[in-house]
Amino acid sequence: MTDKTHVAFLGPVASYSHQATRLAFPDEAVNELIPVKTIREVFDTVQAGTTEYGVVPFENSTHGPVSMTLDALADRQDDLPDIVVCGEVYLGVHHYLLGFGHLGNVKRAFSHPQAFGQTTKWFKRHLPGVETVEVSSTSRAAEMASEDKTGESAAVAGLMAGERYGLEVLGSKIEDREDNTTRFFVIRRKGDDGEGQERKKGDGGEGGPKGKNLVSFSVGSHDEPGALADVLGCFKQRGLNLTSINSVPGLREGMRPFEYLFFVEFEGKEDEEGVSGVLGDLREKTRGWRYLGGWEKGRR
Ligand SMILES: O=C(O)C(=O)Cc1ccccc1
Repeated sequence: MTDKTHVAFLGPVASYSHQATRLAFPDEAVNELIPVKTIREVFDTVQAGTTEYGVVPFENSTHGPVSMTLDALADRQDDLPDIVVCGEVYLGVHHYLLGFGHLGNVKRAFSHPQAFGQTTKWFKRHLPGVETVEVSSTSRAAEMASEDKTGESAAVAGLMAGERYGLEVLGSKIEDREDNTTRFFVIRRKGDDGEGQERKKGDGGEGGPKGKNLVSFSVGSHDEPGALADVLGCFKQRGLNLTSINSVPGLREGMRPFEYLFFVEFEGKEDEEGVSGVLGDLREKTRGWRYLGGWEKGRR
């Protein structure tokens, strides 16, 4: 490996994750962007220290949360203990149907499940009943479509992937909503500093860029009314604005089916009193919790 800053992303090259990674780490002279095969592998290479950073899709404005990322953040096997979020990037996402020849010849479409979830209307109208095959990323889908020269296979992916894998455009801007946007997280190991990334530190003063934080927690009892409301009330009491809430099946030892791990994002800077205060509240009011990082709010 080189002495550059290494950044892992969901490949192969020309995925949306690749585009988001280029936005977060634009300087090619100091950053080496490394494609890996799965979102989980992005987390694993950062945890292992093989790469200093990783970029993962977190949520889409049309189709919602990215389950593979939430699953990794849940860290149910306790093998990603040092992962924290240290940045976010918004990427406007325009999808294309890419293949060879004519739309009428397409028998199957490959893509990432998120991309299918963002193009349902177009498929219903233009390719009803066509087989949809979920693969690890949109760029992998484009690569697979390019290997079938019959014109029966197509991919939902971005223009960059179409160009990279020599595909023709059979459908343009096929996303359900034109404001379709994906938010990506930049992850790193806890305690490692932010060197190498083009992140401007906030001035910490009045009017400076706002901070965001992510925590995960489980509540003491799923049978008592108000267990979750009590925890959320702590944020309200300290005047901390919540910006997202997600949940996944807990599946940890001692947890039963339909008991959840919650993820809450809230505004505030890591060094603010309210933020450290609410982390103290979580210590008291939850069954278990984890601080998953703080970062400067990204531009949409
Ligand atoms: O498959 C990709 O290109 C990714 O980076 C995941 C994804 C898929 C669809 C929209 C945004 C991100």
